[in-house]
Amino acid sequence: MSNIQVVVRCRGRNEKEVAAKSPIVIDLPNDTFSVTDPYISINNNYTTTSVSSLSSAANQGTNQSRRSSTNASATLSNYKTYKFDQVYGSQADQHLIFEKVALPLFNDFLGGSNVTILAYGQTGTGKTFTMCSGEQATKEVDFKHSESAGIIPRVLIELFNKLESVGQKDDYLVKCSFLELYNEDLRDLLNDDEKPAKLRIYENVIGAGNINNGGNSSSNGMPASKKLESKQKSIAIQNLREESISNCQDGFKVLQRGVMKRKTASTKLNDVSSRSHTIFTINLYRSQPDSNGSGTSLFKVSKMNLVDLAGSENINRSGAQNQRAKEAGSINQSLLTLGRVINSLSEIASNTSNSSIHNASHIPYRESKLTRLLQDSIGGSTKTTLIATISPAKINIDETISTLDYACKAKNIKNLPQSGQDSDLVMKKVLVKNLSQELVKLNYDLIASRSKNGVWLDEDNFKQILEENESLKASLKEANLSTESLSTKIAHFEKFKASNEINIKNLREQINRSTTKNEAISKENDQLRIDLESKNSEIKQLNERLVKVNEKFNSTTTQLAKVIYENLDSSIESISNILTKYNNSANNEILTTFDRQLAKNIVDFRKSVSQKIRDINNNLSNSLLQDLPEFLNKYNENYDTLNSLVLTLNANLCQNLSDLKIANDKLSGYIIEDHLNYSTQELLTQLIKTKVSSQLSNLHEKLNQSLNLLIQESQHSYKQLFESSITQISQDVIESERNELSKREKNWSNEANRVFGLIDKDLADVNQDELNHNKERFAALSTQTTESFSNLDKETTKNLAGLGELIKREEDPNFSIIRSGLPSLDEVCGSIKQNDASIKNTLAEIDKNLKDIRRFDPKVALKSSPVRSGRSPEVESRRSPSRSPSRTISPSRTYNKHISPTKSLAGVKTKIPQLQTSLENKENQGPNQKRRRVMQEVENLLNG
Ligand SMILES: Nc1ncnc2c1ncn2[C@@H]1O[C@H](COP(=O)(O)OP(=O)(O)OP(=O)(O)O)[C@@H](O)[C@H]1O
Repeated sequence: MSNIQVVVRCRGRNEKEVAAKSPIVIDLPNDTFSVTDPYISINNNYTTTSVSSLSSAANQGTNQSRRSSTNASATLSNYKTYKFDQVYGSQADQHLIFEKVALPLFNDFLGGSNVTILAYGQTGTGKTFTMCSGEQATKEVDFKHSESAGIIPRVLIELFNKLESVGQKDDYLVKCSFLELYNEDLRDLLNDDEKPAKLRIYENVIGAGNINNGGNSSSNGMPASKKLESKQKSIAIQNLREESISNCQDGFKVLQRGVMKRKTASTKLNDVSSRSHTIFTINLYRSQPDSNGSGTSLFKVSKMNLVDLAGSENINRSGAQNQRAKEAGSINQSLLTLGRVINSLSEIASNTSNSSIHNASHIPYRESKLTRLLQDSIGGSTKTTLIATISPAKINIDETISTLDYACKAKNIKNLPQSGQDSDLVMKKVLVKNLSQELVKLNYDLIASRSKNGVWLDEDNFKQILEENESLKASLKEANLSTESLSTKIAHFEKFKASNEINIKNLREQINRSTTKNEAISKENDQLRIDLESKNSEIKQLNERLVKVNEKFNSTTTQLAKVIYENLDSSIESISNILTKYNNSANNEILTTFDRQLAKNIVDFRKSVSQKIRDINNNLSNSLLQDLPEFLNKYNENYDTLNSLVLTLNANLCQNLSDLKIANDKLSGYIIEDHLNYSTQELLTQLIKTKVSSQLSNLHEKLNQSLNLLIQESQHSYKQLFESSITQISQDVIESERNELSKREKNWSNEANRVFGLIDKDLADVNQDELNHNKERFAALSTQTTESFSNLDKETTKNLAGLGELIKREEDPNFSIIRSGLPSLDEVCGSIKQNDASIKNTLAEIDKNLKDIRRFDPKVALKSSPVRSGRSPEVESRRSPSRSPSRTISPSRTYNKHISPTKSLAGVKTKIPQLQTSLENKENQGPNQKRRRVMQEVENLLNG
């Protein structure tokens, strides 16, 4: 029976602790190694809590550790001192640890004992450094030549050195297993299967003669063959893989594989913190000499458990959260259980100092997998050494004290390790069988491949390879399809690229062309801008010229209107003059002449009558018949004069029209030649031309309208004035003349009746033939007069025809162009109408005179003869028309001399009324009536 060896290793301060300027609170007798004085003192003044949570948990129900601490404490009250088996300081290297701590156990291990080395301590204090290596596990480490190589690699090196140094005298077998306990789950760190078989802890009865149960379980158990009677149980792990190693390098590879699979994480206190508990186990099978001569080869089985516990940590200090906190909780939980186990074992050891076998039922091994795994190592049958790693820094003092408390308690635990002679023995055939199974499994392919020239595989592997091959074929097919698809796409993209390149080329050419065009357009724009500016200036000049033209046009229009007004005035004045002349000169002259002639005739007639009275027959007839043709000639002359006046009037009208036409032509010429010639720039300023034209047209139209309106109004007013004045004058004159003539006619009629009565009475013998002759002459005179009227009618008809033609031309749209600026038809018609009215008046006068002439009855005249009345000449002279100028037409101044007055007068008396009636009828039905009708129609047209 032996106590667990407890060794403390205190590292130096790390960079964080130095940076934190945390002082060293650990006092060691030697910074390297101390065996004679294995004490550790801690300055209690630095402690924040008297006992850490872990240590308090571990100390539940016992004061042993406290007592032991007390026993180990130094004299200084402020210092807490611990005594251990060995104490290593910061200067203790890996080799020293191996030599002083591991090598003794290793030797036991070689001797066939089961040994355990446990590393326990706060996180970041060097457990993994001590057990495995200071090198990073991510790279392949040459442990053989590494100073930082820990206990495990050094054990492996030493193991094979020893085994190989023994030579071939002993047969041996070395197997390794590597497992981890993470969050209460066991993981085989050497099993690379995706779904490895679940590891299961079970108790193996030591001495049953089984080792590894076919290789699938590892036994920490006690010797089976020799001490079956002891019935001790060992802990075995089902399905844990063990790998045989034949040299240390193989062992390094196994170690490296496991370390790389181990759960690590970066924490506040350690960059690569182990988050799981690991157990690296080396199983050594060494052949034993056949001492009893049975011929049965036996192999001694020893086991070396190298345990790297996860670091205890204060979660509050480590700042672990989430997964890290869960890990820490699990770690702490398992360590708490381990502490209770240690306490229990420590108390049992204190109470039963000589007890050789613990009552396992009182030890809480089953409370965690960790304690179950370590059941053989702590309080079991193995030689165990606990290496407690601590930090010297003040900031970790609580955890350090806790660790040391544990270590002290563990130091009290007593194990009952078997000696080398008590180790398990395994028959060689069993071992070989197990090894053969493993070899068969591992070398199937090799055996198959070497048995033929070609490649030879076992069926499972072949099937697997076939499946892989099929999978690869399918993948290849898919890849080919994908390649084809990609090739098609590439070809498509190549085409697309080619077309795109063509398009790009075309687009570039278009861009170039567009650029060239743009440049040209820019140049054109610049030029156009310059042209526009010049055109604007030209437009400005044109506008100025247009303004001037407009001013000139306005002035010209004003002048034109003035000319037109002047012409109109002159025309009206001319017409008025003509009419005045006609009225005053022609008509009055005619009338005056007529009156004078009439008066003369009357005087002559009176003389003649006197003469006739005196000469009864000769003078009256001659006077009457000789003077009538002369009167008619006069009438004809007057008519001719009147006709010539009408022609003159027409000529004047034509002249006026011509003048107006010339004025219009001048205006048109001015517009076309002068005004429109300014529009030579119209190709460039079509809009201006249109505007000017439209404005000119509108202006022209407005001017025409205003002129027409003015002329119409003037015409209308003049017409009304003229008509009213003429009508009034004519009516007045006619009325006065009619009244006068009526009076004279009455007188003359009375006188004539009296003369004719005297003639009838006195000249009964007037020759009838002469009278007839006079009658014929008078008829001829009437016929001639009728012809004259007919000619006048024709002339009037001709004029009316011209007027109709004028009306037609008026209606002709082409004439409207010429008419613009000319006197309107109303004006012309008004003039004609005025002329016609004057003619009408003149004709009326003539008609009236003719009526008077026609009414002349020589018989009546003769009846009123003073000779027959017997009245004195003075009385007759008072009653005679000669008292005042009479316009009564004298039928004749003398009678034809060869006609007998008596005879002639008798015929005249009977025939003249008939002739008079006939003339009146002719007058009513003749050209005058037609003329009046036509004039009436013309007037209707003008008014309509
Ligand atoms: N004695 C020592 N000498 C030199 N360096 C050391 C020593 N002990 C530990 N270290 C260094 O301290 C760091 C932490 O050590 P390590 O990882 O072994 O601690 P740990 O106790 O295993 O921590 P955890 O429990 O978190 O895994 C490592 O970088 C290691 O190299």
